[in-house]
Amino acid sequence: MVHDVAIIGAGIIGTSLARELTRYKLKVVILEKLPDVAMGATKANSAIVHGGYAEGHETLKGRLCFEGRRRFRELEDELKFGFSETGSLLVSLDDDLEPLERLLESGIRNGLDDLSIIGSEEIRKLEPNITQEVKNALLCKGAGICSPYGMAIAMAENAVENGAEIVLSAEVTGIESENEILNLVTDKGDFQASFVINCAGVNSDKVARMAGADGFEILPRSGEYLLFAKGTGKLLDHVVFQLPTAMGKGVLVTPTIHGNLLIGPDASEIDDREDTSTHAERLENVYNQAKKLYPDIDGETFLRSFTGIRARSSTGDFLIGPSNIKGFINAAGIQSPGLTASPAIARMLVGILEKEGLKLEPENSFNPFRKVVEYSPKDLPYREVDRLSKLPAGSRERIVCRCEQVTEGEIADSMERGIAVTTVDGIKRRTRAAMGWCQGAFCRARIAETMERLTGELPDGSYDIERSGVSRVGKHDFLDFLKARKEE
Ligand SMILES: O=P(O)(O)OC[C@H](O)CO
Repeated sequence: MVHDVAIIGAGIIGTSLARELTRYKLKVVILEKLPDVAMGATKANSAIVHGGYAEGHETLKGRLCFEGRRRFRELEDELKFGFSETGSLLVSLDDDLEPLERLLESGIRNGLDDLSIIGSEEIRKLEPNITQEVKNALLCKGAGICSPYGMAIAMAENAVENGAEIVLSAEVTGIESENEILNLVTDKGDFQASFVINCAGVNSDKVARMAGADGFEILPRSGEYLLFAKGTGKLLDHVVFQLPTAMGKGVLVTPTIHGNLLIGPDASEIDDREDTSTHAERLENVYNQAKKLYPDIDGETFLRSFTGIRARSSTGDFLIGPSNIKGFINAAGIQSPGLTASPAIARMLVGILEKEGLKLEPENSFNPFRKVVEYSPKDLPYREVDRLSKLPAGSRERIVCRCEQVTEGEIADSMERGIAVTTVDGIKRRTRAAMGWCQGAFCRARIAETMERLTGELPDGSYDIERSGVSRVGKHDFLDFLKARKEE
C-alpha cells in the first residue's frame, strides 16, 4: 500500500500533524523508532505554554508560538491532556525596564494582546512567596502549563481513532525515492508514501541526510531540571522566568499540571544526542538560580532530576518546508517554543502538503474528541489506600501505585486506547503510576505483573532497563552533595 503521508517521529509535532491530517480522507502512518510515542524532547522539557514574546517576528519561532498558544484551550477541551492558563511572569531584579520593554514590543509585533509590565507591589500580590528583591515583571496572562507527553499521547490516540496508523519500534534506516514515491526502510519492513514529513527531533538532520535532503545540522543542547514532590507546586501560581540570555530563556520556576514544583533548565552544548544523564554541579547551579527567586524552595522535597535535549538547528530557527527531494518535507530544529507552536506547525505542514500537490478532501466522520479515562479521586486516606492495595490481583479497584493511588482498572484502561503500551514507563506516562515519592520502588514490579496478566506477556523491560542505566542524580545523592557543599 502507498500511504499518502508517512511521518517519521511520534513526538508532539509528528502526533499533532497526524491528527490534523485525519481531518481529510488520507492514508497516514507514523513511524517511531522507540517503543512509545513522546519519548524524545516531548517528554523532557519545561511543559510550558509560552506567551510568544521571547522570539522576534522575523523568525518562525516568533510567528508560530502565539498562533499555537491560541489553540490550546480548544485542544484541551477536545483531548483532555492537561492544560492550565496560569499566566507567566518574566521578572527582573533591577530597576532597568529596558529589557522588559523590548520583550513587550516583540510580543506586540507577534500579535499578543495580553502583556503588561507590572511593578513589585503587584508582583508580590500575584506571587507572595517570590523574593523581596523583585522589581519589575512582564506579565503574560494567557501563558500556561500543560502535560507535553499527555498531549502527544492524546494527539496520537485521537489520530488512531480517526484512522491513522502508528508503528512503534520502527527505526527508519534508509530512504529511497523512485517514480515520485518514497520508500522508507525500517526494521519493521518497508513503507511507501507520496509524502514524508521528517519530525525526527534531535535526529532530524540524520533522517534528512538519509533521503539526500541536506542543508542543515542539529546542534543538540541539553538542559537539566529538578522536579520536586507532589504538592510543592503550591509555592507559586505562575510560570516565573528570569531575563533570557544568549543561551536561551534561562532557569524558570513553575508548578506542573500535576502539582509538582519544576525548576530548570540550564543549557549546555553536547555531542552525544542520547546522553540524558544529570550532574550534581549543574543541578546545584539550577537550584541556586531558582532559590534566588523563591528562597523557600526546600531541597528535602527534591524528587528526581532529568535532562531534556533541545533539537537546536544550525540556523537557530525552526526549519519547516519542502526539501530538494520531491515529497520529502522537513519539520526540524523544533526547540523551544516548539511545544507551544505545535498546533500551528501542524497546520502549516498541512498547508505545505497541499501546495506540494496533496489533495485534501474533508473526512466528515472526523471526531475531535478523545475517549477520556476517568481517574478515581487521588486523596484517599492512608488506611483506605492500604486496604485497596491488598485486594486480590485482577480486581479493578486494587491500588497498584500507592503514592499516586493508581488502580489496576486505570492501568487496564490506559492500555486500551488504540496504542500498544509495552513498557512500564508507558504506563507511568499514561496513569502517573511510579511518578510519586517512591519513584516506582514499590510499584514497578506490580505494574509489570499487572501488564502481564492483562496481555499475557511480560512488558518489554529492555528499554526501561537501558534508560535506568543512564546516570541521573538521585534524591539522596543530591541532598548529600548540597550538604557537603555547605560544609566546604
Ligand atoms: O532555554 P530555552 O530557550 O531552550 O527554553 C527552554 C524553555 O524553558 C522551554 O520551554
